[in-house]
Amino acid sequence: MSQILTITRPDDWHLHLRDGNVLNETIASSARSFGRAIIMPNLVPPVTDAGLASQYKARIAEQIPESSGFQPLMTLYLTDKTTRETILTAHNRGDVTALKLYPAGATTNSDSGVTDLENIHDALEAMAECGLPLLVHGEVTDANIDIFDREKVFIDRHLVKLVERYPTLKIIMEHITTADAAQFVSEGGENLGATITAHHLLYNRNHMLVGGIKPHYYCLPILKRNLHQQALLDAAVSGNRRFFLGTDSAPHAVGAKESSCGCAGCYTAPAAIELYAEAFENMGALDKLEAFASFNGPDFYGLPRNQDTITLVKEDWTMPESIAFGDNRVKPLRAGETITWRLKTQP
Ligand SMILES: NC(=O)N[C@@H](CC(=O)O)C(=O)O
Ligand SMILES: [Zn+2]
Ligand SMILES: [Zn+2]
Repeated sequence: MSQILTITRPDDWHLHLRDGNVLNETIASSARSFGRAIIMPNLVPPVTDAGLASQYKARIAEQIPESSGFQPLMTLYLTDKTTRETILTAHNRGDVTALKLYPAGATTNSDSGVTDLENIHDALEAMAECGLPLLVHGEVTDANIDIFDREKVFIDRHLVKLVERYPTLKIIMEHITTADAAQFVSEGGENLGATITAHHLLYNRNHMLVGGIKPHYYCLPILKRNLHQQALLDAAVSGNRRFFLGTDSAPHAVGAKESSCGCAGCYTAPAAIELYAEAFENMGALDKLEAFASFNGPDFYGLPRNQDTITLVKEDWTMPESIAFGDNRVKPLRAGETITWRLKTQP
């Protein structure tokens, strides 16, 4: 008899669905297992106000498989020009769940991001007032700061002050990658949370760089050394309710990754919950997966937990080498390799 694991349906608190003719693929992959997902706004041009968010939501809704109850939770992209009114309108229209801070230049499609946190002071105050959380890509962009140190320097220079200055603002440090971030969040107050990706739990920079450079492991924040990976695993299984699942599944067409200037982002949605199960199993902590994947996120956001369940079976299958992606192909993480848990599809 294979091992079976049934948990409350999980949610994905950090997801890139992209737009246009790839939505059918990205949405189907996530809707297999997740009930809700926080939809990242880094489109070109970015989703900067409630009107753009509801148009994007409608394009997503068209592609949600009929049998699925998948709910996209929309976010807005903060810029230097985001006003208090932008926030209040978003709150009043009710279609926006959170706002995303990309330091300008930090990652994929972040050129319109924030150049100085002072520029969004009014927006942050308005968010604190109306209870809209701030999601942070926490990396500095200074050319003289080493790419492996950018998360820690962001915490020291900016996050410490943000948390102090806006004590009632809910802040989620997205896709944490360092022991420093895990420690900062675990020592923080009830309004500070963090998402952790499956790939940062399963991999470190050796996987990306030893024996040849492997572009499909390249994401931002970049994979760190193994002691950081271990700290993330410890945080994920710690039982601390402010750590929760966010895949940061971020597909790019295969040619855009296998290039002399390859894009950052790993496409993990085709096996996301299965990969988290592997990571938790490696830690001997499968009993901690449900809280991390299905309880901590909605509890932090003040949303109800999902009512239904999913079932995972301990059974090998092989991830396809590539998947249709609009007019292109996308290589998922683990392409052509074995995945050791399988999602049981509902009868
Ligand atoms: N994580 C990534 O490496 N890439 C993301 C952007 C992001 O989440 O920083 C993307 O949109 O491709
Ligand atoms: Zn990011
Ligand atoms: Zn992301």
